[in-house]
Amino acid sequence: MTRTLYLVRHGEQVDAEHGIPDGSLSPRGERQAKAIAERLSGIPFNAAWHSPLRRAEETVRVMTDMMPSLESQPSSLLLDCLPTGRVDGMPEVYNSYFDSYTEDEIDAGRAQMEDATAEFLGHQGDQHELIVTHNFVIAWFVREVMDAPEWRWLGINQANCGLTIIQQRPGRPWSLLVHNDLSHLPVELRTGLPEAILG
Ligand SMILES: O=C(O)[C@@H](CO)OP(=O)(O)O
Repeated sequence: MTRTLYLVRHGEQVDAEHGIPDGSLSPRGERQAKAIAERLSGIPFNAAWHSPLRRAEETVRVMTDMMPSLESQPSSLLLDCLPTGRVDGMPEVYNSYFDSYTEDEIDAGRAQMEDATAEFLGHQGDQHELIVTHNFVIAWFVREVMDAPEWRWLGINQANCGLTIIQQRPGRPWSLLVHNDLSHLPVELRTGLPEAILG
């Protein structure tokens, strides 16, 4: 009974650099989605879920067009959110990051991530499962399976249509098999990381 979870950040959104909260995939985002679909085409997925935001839905639509046996369900637990606010032990350098968020947004994000962790990481099974979601949600899942401090989702980043794989084998804790693998993406399709380390 080994459970393998494939975590994919959606493709690039049109006008992403303008900070628009939801939107369609850019032409580059569509190419990224095709590349991740090709990369995962041999995996016998038993289940798939995605964020209901348009950039994630469109990524999944490209994937299901190319992978006819794949069926994905939307889940509001996978919407983009802020997993925590300022927490104990967080390096001071991150303090100002939270200035533009309200307490309500922070509380809602924390509650959502608690429920998402229980829903998607809290059970065992012999399965290959796909999740298409957002940068912070994947960072939170990676932090969770590594049992790292709460603030540690900060600084864990995934590129658009980068591939992260976590796995739980019977009687063992989760393993991080692959993080933000971009080998299926030519250099011009590597977008969405905060630093210039994409080449
Ligand atoms: O805005 C961002 O940087 C991230 C946060 O999760 O969202 P998305 O993956 O939707 O681009």
